Amino acid sequence: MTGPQIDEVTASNPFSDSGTPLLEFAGVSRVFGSVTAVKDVSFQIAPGQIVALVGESGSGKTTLARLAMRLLLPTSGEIRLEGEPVGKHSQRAYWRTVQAAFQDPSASFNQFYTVRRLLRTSLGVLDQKLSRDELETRMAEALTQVGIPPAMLDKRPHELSGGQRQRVMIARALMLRPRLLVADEPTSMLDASLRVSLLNLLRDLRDQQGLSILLITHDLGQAYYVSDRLLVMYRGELVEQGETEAVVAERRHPYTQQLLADVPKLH
Ligand SMILES: Nc1ncnc2c1ncn2[C@@H]1O[C@H](COP(=O)(O)OP(=O)(O)OP(=O)(O)O)[C@@H](O)[C@H]1O
Repeated sequence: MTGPQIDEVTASNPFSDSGTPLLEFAGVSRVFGSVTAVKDVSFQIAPGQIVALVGESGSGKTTLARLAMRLLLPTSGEIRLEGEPVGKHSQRAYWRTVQAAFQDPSASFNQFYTVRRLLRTSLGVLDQKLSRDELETRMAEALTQVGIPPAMLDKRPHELSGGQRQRVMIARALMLRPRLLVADEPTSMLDASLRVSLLNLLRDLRDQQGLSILLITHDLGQAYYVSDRLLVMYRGELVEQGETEAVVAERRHPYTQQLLADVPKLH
């Protein structure tokens, strides 16, 4: 499947000035031994756009997320960030533009660290030139963006709720002021009401700051709720992509039809 034209991706998007996609996959495949986890995948993410990737377990979503984070390189095809092949960016420079929040925040938090230390440590790894004041400003700014009061800076992870931990995880990513956030199943540890509030947070980040988001989920209902564009992945291939409303309305591929049948609330 070929990717959408740039005009289509950036039309009526206030955050897109140059017309260059923020992230672009062009015919990307990734092979592990005899398994082709991602097969000939092409898509684009424009500035200020939420793109959801849905697919069942084992369809290749996490491999695609790791490629988008530059944690893996493609076996073939090319990934471009702001028009430049990913290989031209150092990992450090890449992570200033693309940040991630992965599924289970408790696994990535050191239980003995305060929120302040967690945030400071992750920022320090990438950007050691910040002054103490600048560091404090960025921490407060990132926590405000995700709706966590700065008083939480002195708490430890076990003193936070699941929803707060997930927000701190997103704040940690936002401190680097990325242009793209890769969120892999960010709501998987949350109950239904917190799920909606986290999706609303993602939407606010897009609307207020023009953040682009690649949201990875097995839940089509969530993807439908929050995304501008939808990618449907099945056995390593993108079997559908387009504007979310159109993909859901047309449901061309049998797998999309099956996914929709499993989400009665959407109808
Ligand atoms: N490092 C690896 N080595 C070997 N095989 C791998 C590796 N990573 C992924 N795979 C294989 O690639 C395929 C896709 O896996 P992937 O984790 O990307 O799927 P997924 O859609 O994210 O699944 P889930 O939702 O269960 O995490 C699977 O068959 C998996 O076993």
